[in-house]
Amino acid sequence: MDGQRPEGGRPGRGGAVRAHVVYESMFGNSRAVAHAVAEGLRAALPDADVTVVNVLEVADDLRTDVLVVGGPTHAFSMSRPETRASRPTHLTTDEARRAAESQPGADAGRGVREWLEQLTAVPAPVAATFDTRVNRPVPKRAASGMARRLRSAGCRLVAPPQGFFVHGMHGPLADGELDRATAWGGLVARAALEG
Ligand SMILES: Cc1cc2nc3c(=O)[nH]c(=O)nc-3n(C[C@H](O)[C@H](O)[C@H](O)COP(=O)(O)O)c2cc1C
Repeated sequence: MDGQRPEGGRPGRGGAVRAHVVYESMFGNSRAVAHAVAEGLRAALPDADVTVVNVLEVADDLRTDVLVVGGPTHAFSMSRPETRASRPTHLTTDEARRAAESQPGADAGRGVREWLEQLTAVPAPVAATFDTRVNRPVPKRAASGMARRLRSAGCRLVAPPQGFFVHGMHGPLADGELDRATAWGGLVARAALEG
């Protein structure tokens, strides 16, 4: 759980607002964005408990106050077992290879698609979604599918699905994207507060 104790949706300290950023990541880019978004949430909600959690570790029945879900775009959508299995073994840069090796790997289990599909109750009253993708116009994006699923699970989406850009197929993130992610986290927090 990214250095934080597992919470699995338990109440926050002293009834504090809880926010969770649930992410999937194959090469580490979405993970970095998730942490940057959490930074923005913490800045805007200083009394909140903000937890960043890999989708491989998140409770099936997570209950929280503010939920952000994010992950990579694979084949114009959220990853699937087939796309996760296609993880390249010959990465072109040491950095990308190290990032891949340091992650449990989305192909080791479920991705956000599978987690969202198994939800049986409203995980949070308010939510927002992001994806990472290459910087070119794409007809569909993973974050839109995540948003649709969360809406049908009963969440109110407080911001349009957001995309963050990577260079090439496996990153790194384009310049300025982490700052943009932190700013977006702040925007999500403020929109959640406005109710
Ligand atoms: C199998 C596969 C399919 C991909 N398909 C797309 C795509 O359709 N559109 C896109 O913009 N990027 C695509 N990408 C690039 C990913 O979006 C990129 O690897 C991801 O943003 C990196 O995030 P991560 O490090 O969190 O996995 C694909 C990558 C892989 C491995």
